[in-house]
Amino acid sequence: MAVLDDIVAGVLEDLAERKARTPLDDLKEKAQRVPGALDAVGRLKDPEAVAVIAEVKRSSPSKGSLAPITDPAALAVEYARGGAAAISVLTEQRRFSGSLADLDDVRARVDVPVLRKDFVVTPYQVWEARAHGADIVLLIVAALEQTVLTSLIERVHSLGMTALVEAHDLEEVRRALDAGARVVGINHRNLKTLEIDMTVFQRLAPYVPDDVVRIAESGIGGPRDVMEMARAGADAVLVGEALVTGEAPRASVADLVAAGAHPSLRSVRPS
Ligand SMILES: O=P(O)(O)OC[C@@H](O)[C@@H](O)c1c[nH]c2ccccc12
Repeated sequence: MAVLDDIVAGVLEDLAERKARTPLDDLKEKAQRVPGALDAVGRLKDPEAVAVIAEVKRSSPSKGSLAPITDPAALAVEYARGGAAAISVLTEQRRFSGSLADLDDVRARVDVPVLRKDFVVTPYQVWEARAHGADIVLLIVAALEQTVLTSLIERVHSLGMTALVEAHDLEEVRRALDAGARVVGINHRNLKTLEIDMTVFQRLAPYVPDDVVRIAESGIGGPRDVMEMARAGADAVLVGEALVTGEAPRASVADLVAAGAHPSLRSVRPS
């Protein structure tokens, strides 16, 4: 079985348990009580600079354990102080060792937009994201049929959140755009094989129109990569491993932010 199918199967099992504990109506009520979602598109598309989305990630299927992260909110606060435009929180449990409790903790401590990073395949998970304070929800094209993708994007937007729609090849980029994505993430990693190909963003970015936010995801190791992605048209970068395994998350984010605002990029970024 492809890795992605395997992960989604586990996610569905965990989801069945949560659904049995918390009926959808309870979640909807909770979603009404939390503060409204923050606008993410404006923050991610800054003509002067590349936005950095910094990720709270304990482990991954490709690398295993990365960092214990005993206090996810403290890490997120460091990221925000370093200038992160948004914080990504992995909530998948089995392969990424995340949880909705991590999302709650981070949400309570930062005022930048927060992304729920998970394998969202049902409307219930979208309500869950909102009830736990997320502003952005990841939707992975490869995990969803087109009609489901379209309706999940609509649901995310109707709750005031932003869908980050992730693609890995040209067909998936086209499907994302057809389904109404305003923010497209191009993942260097193929979630079916877990292989990484750092040319994917530069090859696919030209197919994403200028009024759509383009995010380069995965494998970004430092400032040079950020500049390379900026030259290829990235509005934002999504970085996990390099930040959680480094010594100084705040300074590392600041270095990425500085690279993305480098004066030499001005001529290459469309204004
Ligand atoms: O740790 P990295 O290589 O910097 O990657 C971050 C992020 O792109 C990655 O965690 C990711 C991208 N798409 C995903 C989908 C599901 C889970 C995780 C991901």
